[in-house]
Amino acid sequence: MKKGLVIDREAQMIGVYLFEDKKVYRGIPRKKIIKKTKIYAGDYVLGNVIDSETFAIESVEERKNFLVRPPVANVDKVIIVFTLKKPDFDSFLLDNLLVVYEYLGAEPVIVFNKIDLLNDDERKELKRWKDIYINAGYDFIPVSAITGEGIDTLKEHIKGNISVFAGPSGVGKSSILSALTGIELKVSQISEKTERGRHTTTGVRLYRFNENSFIGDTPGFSSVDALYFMEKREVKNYFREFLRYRCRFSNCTHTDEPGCLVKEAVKKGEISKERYENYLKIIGSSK
Ligand SMILES: Nc1nc2c(ncn2[C@@H]2O[C@H](COP(=O)(O)OP(=O)(O)OP(=O)(O)O)[C@@H](O)[C@H]2O)c(=O)[nH]1
Ligand SMILES: [Zn+2]
Repeated sequence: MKKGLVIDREAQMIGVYLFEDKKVYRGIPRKKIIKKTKIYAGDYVLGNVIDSETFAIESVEERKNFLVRPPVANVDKVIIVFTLKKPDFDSFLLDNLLVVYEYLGAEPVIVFNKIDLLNDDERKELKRWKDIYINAGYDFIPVSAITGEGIDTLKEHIKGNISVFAGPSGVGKSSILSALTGIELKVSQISEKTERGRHTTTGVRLYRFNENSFIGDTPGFSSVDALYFMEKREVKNYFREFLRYRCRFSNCTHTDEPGCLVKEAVKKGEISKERYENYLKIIGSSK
């Protein structure tokens, strides 16, 4: 049997990329599979080539994760795109997205696009945010989809992976996708945009670039509320830098408890004030 990756999933269409043949086939799932599971973009499948166009899917490998939005399985990295300006940076939204995607089991990579627009002061401001997120434990890559600056660094970070985009409207997700893959997407090909005009498009396509790297054309959340996914008390587990501290109480919420080392770290400047305040805002604590 041969191994393939579902790279195209829309209505009855299943496009399977076979690693050995380096070729895309039309996947036909065996009846026993249809009963057992749905098939999503990002699914690794085993099966047999039937003719030059057709691949019979015999089994679907167990998924390491499944993102509801976009519907893609086995997502290694979520490229969360923001800009310092056009549109203005919203750190509360970024921190919500970081919490949610980490919760869903995909590694976030923070990308700041449109750095070609920044003057010296704004570059300093970008560096300040970069230090904050690197210290917190995230990858942070400044890029420009227009000049190409930083795109090779981003490629290195997502090499050999399945990645998808997330982030607010207008930050340049489609432009970065083009810069990565060389594919010029027609505006109407992007489902988020299509949805405004047409009925629901649930289709997702993964584009292959750099040998075996894949990136989804359907963006994930543009805005999100962490509390939609989890209880208040769970949020603290997805602020990476908090996990370095062992407070007096093991279930410390880092709000009012005595012996809270997280609060102390904020005072000492080890944890960023901005990140801590966004944490309080997410859990609805107004201090
Ligand atoms: N100056 C500059 N403009 C950019 C850059 N990347 C994208 N843009 C512009 O920003 C606008 C939005 O880009 P898109 O790629 O459509 O953004 P998007 O995130 O896909 O937007 P949605 O589809 O609404 O989610 C376009 O006018 C792009 O030309 C960049 O690196 N620098
Ligand atoms: Zn604490």
